[in-house]
Amino acid sequence: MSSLTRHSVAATNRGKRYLPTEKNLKIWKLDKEVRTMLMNIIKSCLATKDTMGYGSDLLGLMLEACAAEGGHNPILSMDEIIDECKTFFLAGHDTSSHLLTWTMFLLSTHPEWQQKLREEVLRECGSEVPTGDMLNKLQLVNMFLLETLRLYAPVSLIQRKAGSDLEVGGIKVLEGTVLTIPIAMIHHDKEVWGEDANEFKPIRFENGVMRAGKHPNALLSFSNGPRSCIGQNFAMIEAKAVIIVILQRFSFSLSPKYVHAPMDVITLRPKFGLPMILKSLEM
Ligand code: HEM
Repeated sequence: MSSLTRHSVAATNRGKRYLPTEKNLKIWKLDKEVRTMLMNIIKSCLATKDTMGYGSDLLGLMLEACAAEGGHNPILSMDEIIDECKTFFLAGHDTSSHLLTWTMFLLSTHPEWQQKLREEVLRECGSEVPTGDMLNKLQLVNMFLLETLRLYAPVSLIQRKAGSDLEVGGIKVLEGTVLTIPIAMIHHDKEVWGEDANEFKPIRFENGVMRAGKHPNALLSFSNGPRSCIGQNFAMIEAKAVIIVILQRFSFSLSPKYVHAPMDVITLRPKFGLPMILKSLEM
């Protein structure tokens, strides 16, 4: 294909997003709904700011930062605030929920680990709601979550566009080239993790994340470098807190209806859901 043809195909593809196709109409409608919903939350936040302040959540902090400028030349426009809310919601919601899903799956398929984790949780937290200190002591829970993130990385690939001509591992990469980093493949690579790469072995993380694989940055679930996941610590705390309260209250196993069909739709999820059987431990 000539360079001119390639450019006109690219331009046509880019132009398509402005055409009122069925798909675009649906996207625009959903975008409007999300924007209206967020705008309403922002309006109610602004309406109560004199009596209740902006609040200490992300939205409150963004609104406060803009107000500090006296409303003149705000650091973020309203559209940018809405976009930030959308990014955090989309980046933080499905990823975290699928980490919990696969953790529940692996706890169900490895009942001996479920028991070990429950013993650790009951030893460190009893039946209390866990504090930050308690969370830090839960080594087995931490290792279990890391192994879940390795085998079932919620984000299975990321991409980067070369900002200039460069060389990666001896290969010349031209400016504008899109590079794919296949996280899931790297996480199952025997050269990186050893012969047992495909096995479930939380114990590989017993000396920390950096020593688990043959490369210190082998675990890429939250990516790496300046654009790595900004919510990774929060995500781990959240996942631990949820798993703890479940382990304190229930024992569980997979329902016979479960069909193992991981499906990658931006995030990795079980195609037919995760039907489970829960038994209360309070009997
Ligand atoms: C298990 C949970 C999570 C996983 C596996 C995950 C994974 C990732 C990955 C792989 C990236 C890099 C994307 C890329 O480079 O293309 C990323 C970026 C990001 N994540 Fe997460 N994430 C999780 C939870 C969260 C949470 C809870 C939040 C917010 C509260 C969050 C907010 C973000 C944001 C804002 C970015 C973009 C950072 C930037 O571009 O500078 N993530 N995440």
